[in-house]
Amino acid sequence: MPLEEFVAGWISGALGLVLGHPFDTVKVRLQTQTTYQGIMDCIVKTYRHESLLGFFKGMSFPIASVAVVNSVLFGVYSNTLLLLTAASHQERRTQPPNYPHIFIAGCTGGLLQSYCLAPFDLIKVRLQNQTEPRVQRGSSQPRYRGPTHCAVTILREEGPQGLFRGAWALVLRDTPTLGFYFVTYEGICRQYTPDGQDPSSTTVLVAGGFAGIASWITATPFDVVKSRMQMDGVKKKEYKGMLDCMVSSFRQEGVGVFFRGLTINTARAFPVNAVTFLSYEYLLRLWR
Ligand SMILES: CN(C)C(=N)NCCC[C@H](N)C(=O)O
Repeated sequence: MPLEEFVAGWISGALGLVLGHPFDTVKVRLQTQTTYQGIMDCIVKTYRHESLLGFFKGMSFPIASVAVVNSVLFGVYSNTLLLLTAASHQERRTQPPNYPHIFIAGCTGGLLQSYCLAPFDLIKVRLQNQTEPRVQRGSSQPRYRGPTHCAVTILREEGPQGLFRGAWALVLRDTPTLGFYFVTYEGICRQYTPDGQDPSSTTVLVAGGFAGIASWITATPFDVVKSRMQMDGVKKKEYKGMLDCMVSSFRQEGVGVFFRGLTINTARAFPVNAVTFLSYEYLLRLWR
């Protein structure tokens, strides 16, 4: 089994994350705090009060987890394509796989990555939703003091299955959307690349960016459900299950609820996935 795809996926995932983290911070603050009037207001206030560093708060934990998850995604995708088509990454330029194969390989990568992502993502969302200011002497402690404390507390209070809360919504979010992700990427690359040649850097950047946008547009409804399921049970248990969460969110907030965070998600998706694919392709060509 070729391992380069796993390593390239690991490094490219980490690079994409660093670039996307400021957008993620703004998205989380807008979703969880009421003090901001919009995206620009949040950016200006964060910069004024905390300087550029404010946008990179809490990046170390996601960097470790996203790198692992991206490595699983790209590694499984590439190896599934190898199984389906018997063509390695190098041979794929001369013998391009068909779109159903790309879609199946993307869905397989998405399915497996969502299992690895579930506990990491749950911890990230729980920490991001803590709105208490930094701990000062004498002030009350936030519920979770960091990623390890958060994991231990969830295990103690909710059992091992607590770490997989919202995992079904995550599987439904990632399985089909990662199929679309790779189909969009390959489709744009093929459109702008002469037969048998490698796509140019510009093509890879544009195709990666649009693949990110296409996948996040389709992923956002289940992303909202997933985050709500992950937060359920922190204070009290509100939903009987995923379907109940969807129905009661829709009844209380209308259809718009399933598109919360769409603007900032798509704005973030372009640079993150452009850099992820560019570094992934670059590393694989370097090791060829
Ligand atoms: C819609 N989804 C879940 C994805 N496209 N996932 C794969 C890309 C992940 C990338 N690190 C990002 O955060 O955009």
